[in-house]
Amino acid sequence: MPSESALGPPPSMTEVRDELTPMLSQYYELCERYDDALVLFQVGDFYEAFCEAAEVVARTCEVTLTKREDSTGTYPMAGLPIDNAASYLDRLLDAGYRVAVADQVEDAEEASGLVDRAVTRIVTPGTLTDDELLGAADANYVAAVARGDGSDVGTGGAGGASDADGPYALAAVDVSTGECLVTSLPDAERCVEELERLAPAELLLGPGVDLPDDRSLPAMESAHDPDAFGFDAARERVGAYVPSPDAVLDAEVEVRACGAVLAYAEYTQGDERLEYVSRITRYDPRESLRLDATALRSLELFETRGDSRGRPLVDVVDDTASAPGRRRLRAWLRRPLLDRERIEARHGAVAELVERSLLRERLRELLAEVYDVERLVGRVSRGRANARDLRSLLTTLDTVPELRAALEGSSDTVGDDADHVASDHLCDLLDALDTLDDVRDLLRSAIAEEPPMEVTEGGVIREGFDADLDDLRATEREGRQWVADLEASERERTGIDSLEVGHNQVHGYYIEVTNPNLDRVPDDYTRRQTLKNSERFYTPELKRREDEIFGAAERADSLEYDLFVEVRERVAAETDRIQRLADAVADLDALASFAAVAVANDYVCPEFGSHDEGIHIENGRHPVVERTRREFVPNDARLGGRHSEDGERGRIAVVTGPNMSGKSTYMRQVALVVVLAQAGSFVPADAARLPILDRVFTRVGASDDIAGGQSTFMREMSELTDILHDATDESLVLLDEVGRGTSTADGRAIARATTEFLAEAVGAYTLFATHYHELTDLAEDLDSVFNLHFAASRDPESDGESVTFLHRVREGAADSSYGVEVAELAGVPERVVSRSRALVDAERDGADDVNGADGADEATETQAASRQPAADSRQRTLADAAATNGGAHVETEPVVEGAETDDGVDADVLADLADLDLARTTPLEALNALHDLQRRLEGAEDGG
Ligand SMILES: Nc1ncnc2c1ncn2[C@@H]1O[C@H](COP(=O)(O)OP(=O)(O)OP(=O)(O)O)[C@@H](O)[C@H]1O
Repeated sequence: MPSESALGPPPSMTEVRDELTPMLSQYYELCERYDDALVLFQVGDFYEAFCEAAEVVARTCEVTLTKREDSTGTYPMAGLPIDNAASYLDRLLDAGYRVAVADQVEDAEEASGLVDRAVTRIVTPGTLTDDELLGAADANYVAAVARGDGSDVGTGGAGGASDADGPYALAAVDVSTGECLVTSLPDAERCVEELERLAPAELLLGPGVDLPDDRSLPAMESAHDPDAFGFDAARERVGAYVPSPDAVLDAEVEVRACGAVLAYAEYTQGDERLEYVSRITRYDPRESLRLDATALRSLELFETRGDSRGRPLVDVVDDTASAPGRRRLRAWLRRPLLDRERIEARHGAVAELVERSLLRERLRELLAEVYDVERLVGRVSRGRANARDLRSLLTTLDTVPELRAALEGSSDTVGDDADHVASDHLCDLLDALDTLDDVRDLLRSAIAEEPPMEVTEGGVIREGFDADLDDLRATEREGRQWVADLEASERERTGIDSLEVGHNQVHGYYIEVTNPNLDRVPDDYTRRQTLKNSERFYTPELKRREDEIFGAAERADSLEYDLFVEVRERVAAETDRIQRLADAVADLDALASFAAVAVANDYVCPEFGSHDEGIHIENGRHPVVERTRREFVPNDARLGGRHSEDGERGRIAVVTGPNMSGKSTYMRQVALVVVLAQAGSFVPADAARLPILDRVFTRVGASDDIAGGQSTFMREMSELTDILHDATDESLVLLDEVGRGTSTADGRAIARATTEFLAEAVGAYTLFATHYHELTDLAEDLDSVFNLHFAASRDPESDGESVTFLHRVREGAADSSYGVEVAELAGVPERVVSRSRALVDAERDGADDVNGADGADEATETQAASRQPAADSRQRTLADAAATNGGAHVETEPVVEGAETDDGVDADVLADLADLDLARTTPLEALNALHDLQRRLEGAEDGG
């Protein structure tokens, strides 16, 4: 947590405010003005902080705490060398601070009295522009959320206005690239979900915005002038970026969010207007597959969960060659598409690149030469690019004609494979590859080939670009040559063989004569400096030449700087075109990467079908696990649709099997195939035919959960609530061990009720991994439910008592939990293992007795469970199941099976249970109702 006392004016200075020295008074003022940031104050080559802020800086950056004394007292002080400020800034940001950088804005030598200082930028996590501070792989956003007042209706702009689009709007800017995104969201929950997906580094909340507390946003929350969210101010600001805000943005609330985020970005950059934010893109989250934070996390798309040693999906499927490509691929994975045409356009391009390996490799070779052009152009237009940046831009632009040639088939580097690309998407990208000849010519003729970092010290402009500059440099060169020749000519003229011509910073050029030769010094020599063994002189001509050389050099340096700035501005004027080019390059790189990964890992192009056909994956693999296991067992997945072998297929699979048998891996691989397919990638399978899904939900059981804070069970239930509310018959739902966080009886009941609800009220494609074997009975009762299991075989070599996992999914329910064997594998002491085994056997025998002896009344919970018919006999025909089921689910509830007594309480309980409208019952209500029913049954037993 940042320390509040390090922000704002230091109290110890407040007491003596009027007596502070001018410099500290200036510091004090800046602290007052930027009171939400830690002020770093330039003093010469250092950024200094004082008082509490100094203590924070010393501690956080591990620099020495010193003191500054003046007439008013002694103040702690800590300084950071400006030359490598970036790494220190990084630490301060990590510690949760914003940093206001106060630079000297006046040349110290020219200043009369106190050097003027001003805050030139505010470094915050969401508004970074320094390459050193930015990860290349991800966009870095600051986001603002505004809330509508209910009167927000579309202004008739893009995207079709509607009331349903309010009342939240979210706007985000990546200050390093100029990307600006805006969208509307119907409520706070959706807003959080979108924020989780966007993962901004910093967040501004507008007036009245109240987001749920349980959000898992790592973003720093910053406060900014609430007036920036006002409509008129916002509209004016947005108007400075796009000609007609109403044509781009759809509602007042969007304008307000966008205005506010731009205002904050401007504030942090110390700029009037961010020239390179040249486009504002409005998007609709409904156009992409919804993946909330829970899904992103549990599918490990971008990060592995805390407990996992594996790699995230993105690691495996990202083989991009350039930074823009890397960010693009991530954005695609974050937002898989819903529009079949767009998805298939990507697949078409990937397919062509998979097919044409020479073309693919040539493209990737060229893309590897591309610099981070999005950020480069950002720096160019912020006026922060140096000559090396412009050279990098040129190198990047120089690849474009070659990329074009490769795609057009006119390049001989692709050998026999020289055809014009055929897929529509690649053709479109080819059209978008603007060679920017004007910009390239300018850069090539203007910028030196190996320019220095500094742009003020000359050497950045190429010879031949500017005649005046060339004249000045020629004068300088001639002068230097004259000096270089001087030694020889003076030796000859004076006859002093040891005479030397040299130069130093203080005295300039000199002729040095050793003491024994002083009598031979000519009259036109004037003494400049006396050393121990020699004297230094100059002549009028040397002096004149020196002035000429340094005058020319100085004028050339400053002319070079002016020319450089002019070139940079001319390039900046083409920002929009360069950004469009960058966009096309990023797409091309992401597509080529998908193709390379598909080839390397044997992925196939998925096909899309209708929901009537269901999901069908043949020999699917988990893209990450398959890379870490020597042998990965592929598995089919079929949910919904009609199939030749088994007719109508249910959409809900109850997946059982021992621990470690591969259930979670299997379920996730289905989801990952869906995500990859809709992102435009090929998929790890032999074949896949998929419907287009609207959302992937995941609910991973308590034991696998790393989220802290709330009670894990409570959290599990609230996530379940989200799923049951929001899933549709076009969603994929993964449930892993749902209900584990509470008592077995409750958990089982919830698991069952949930499955029934998904089957009857939702119709979502569902994979439900569970250890509750009772759940497999549902396949009998509901025709949309079927069982899958993962088998393990006992290893004959170890007396049949240890277990081998086959990782192979099979139809039907598992017949044993193999828990004891897994315990043994895990190294549980032999005594405990054998005792467990004995207990299991005893229970099984007991259960058999019970079954045989019709002793239903005494059945314990375990026995009741074992009483279920064996897995195989449970596989009834779908017609059977449908007949039994009759469309009503409650009557078949196995919890009460076998309890058909005349007992009045049981009958009441049954009746109440039958009345329960599951379609309108939340899991928690169901839990309470079940608890209540159970108590009533127990009460009756106790009483009887
Ligand atoms: N198809 C497969 N081929 C090869 N190895 C696999 C396969 N599926 C899973 N594995 C490996 O088996 C181990 C267990 O897998 P997983 O976590 O999916 O099991 P699980 O049944 O979900 O276990 P639990 O019930 O304990 O959560 C993992 O280490 C995984 O790498």
